[in-house]
Amino acid sequence: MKSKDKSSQKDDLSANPFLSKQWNGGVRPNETEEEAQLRARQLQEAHKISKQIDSNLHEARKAMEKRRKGVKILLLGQSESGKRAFSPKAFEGERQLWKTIIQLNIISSLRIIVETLAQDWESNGAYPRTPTDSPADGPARKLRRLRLTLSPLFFIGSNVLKLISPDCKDNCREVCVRGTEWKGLLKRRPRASSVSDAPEYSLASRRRSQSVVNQEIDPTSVLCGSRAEIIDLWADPLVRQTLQRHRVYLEQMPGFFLNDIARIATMDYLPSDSDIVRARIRTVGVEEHHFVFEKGAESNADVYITDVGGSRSQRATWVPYFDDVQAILFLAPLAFNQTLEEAVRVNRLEDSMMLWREICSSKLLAKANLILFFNKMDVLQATLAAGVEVRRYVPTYGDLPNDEQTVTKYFKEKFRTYHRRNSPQPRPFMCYETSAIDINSMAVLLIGVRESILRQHLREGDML
Ligand SMILES: Nc1nc2c(ncn2[C@@H]2O[C@H](COP(=O)(O)OP(=O)(O)OP(=O)(O)O)[C@@H](O)[C@H]2O)c(=O)[nH]1
Ligand SMILES: [Mg+2]
Repeated sequence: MKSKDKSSQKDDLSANPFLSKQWNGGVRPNETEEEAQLRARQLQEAHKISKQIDSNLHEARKAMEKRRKGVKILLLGQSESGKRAFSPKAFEGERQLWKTIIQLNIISSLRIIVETLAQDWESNGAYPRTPTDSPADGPARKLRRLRLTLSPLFFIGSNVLKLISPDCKDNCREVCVRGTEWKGLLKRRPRASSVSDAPEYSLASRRRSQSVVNQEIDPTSVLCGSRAEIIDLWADPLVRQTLQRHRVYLEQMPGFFLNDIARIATMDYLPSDSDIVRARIRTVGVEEHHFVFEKGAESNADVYITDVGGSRSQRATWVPYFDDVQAILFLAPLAFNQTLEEAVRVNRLEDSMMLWREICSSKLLAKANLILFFNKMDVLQATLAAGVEVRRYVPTYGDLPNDEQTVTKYFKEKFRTYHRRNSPQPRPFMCYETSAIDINSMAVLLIGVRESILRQHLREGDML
């Protein structure tokens, strides 16, 4: 029996050159039969691992080769410039996930309102220390009621943020995500309560089940339960006046959905494509999308689109992606009257121009095609229509007409000049005006842009 076992092992091992050098087919001096068998099994295991590593290396090499031959496109631009709308989107199958992001955006707007009201009403001495200090309908009472009503929603919002935003601290407001991991985390989130599933989930039952709320990670039921209060709050002239006094223009902030609250705060709400494009999620780090281009003559080409975080602290992560990139899509909204969120003294448009100059002058990017997008044209139109004058923010604009066409032409010339002066070698200047929330025009434009990048890539012979 023993000898049969040994001979069959020997047969297996003799077919394995890696092991045959080390396995002499028998028991070594000072080794028991069991020890010899154990050694054989360990060697076999080592061989399996080694083959697995070989295969992984082979796959990695193949992937690298495929990537090398593929078209690499890099999305650049300051934070909130709209880069997400320029990367490939998968609306279907992800609506439930984006619903949560939109709910978080709403919670974030509500937090801003409560904080602004508190700041105003407390600093005026209107906020009472005890309930008897205030008249029944006074702002202080209102604020107290509001805090009570919204606190379960704020709790749940923080729970979800902690789950999906690894860099989120305790009082984090914004949805910041690394890569696409957050999608998996949201998909796998456990359902904490059955109480809150009821559509009639009331304020009273919410209070009773506070401990359940503390662990809850789906805002849907609580948001539906607070629907009427949120609608009233957003329609309240006193609230609007207070926000205006503090120059809090929620409607102009990314991820603003309070005008749609009646539609969104329902149990069966599913976001439309347009809702998803309007949702706000800040990118931390770098996100790469790979797809096979299937339209037009240039079909079946591998395209890699890299989306980066655009806030100042994130920009150091861009450089490693400059290496072999064929095209940069650079987003520069003409936000002449806005400042950066992370540096409130820095004008957004100045920051974009400074970045553009740096990108144009980068030697690593000397061969890359640079395509400039004046994104958020709808915002520019609204700003100019509201009578905001460019010359107040950009003195060199002088007395030129304050209309969209002249403003766009003026800044296009500035970007063109930087491009010509700073590029290490001549290259074409390409500039498009876009509004990324207009999903139909964007889809057509992006296909056209990708097709032309691909054609250029083929012409340069990299793929041949
Ligand atoms: N009104 C308007 N909003 C836009 C447009 N393009 C993007 N947005 C919104 O602007 C917000 C910011 O867009 P993102 O794509 O997340 O910005 P980003 O450039 O990726 O920002 P980071 O990830 O921080 O680098 C989102 O809420 C978008 O819906 C546009 O053309 N018009
Ligand atoms: Mg982003």
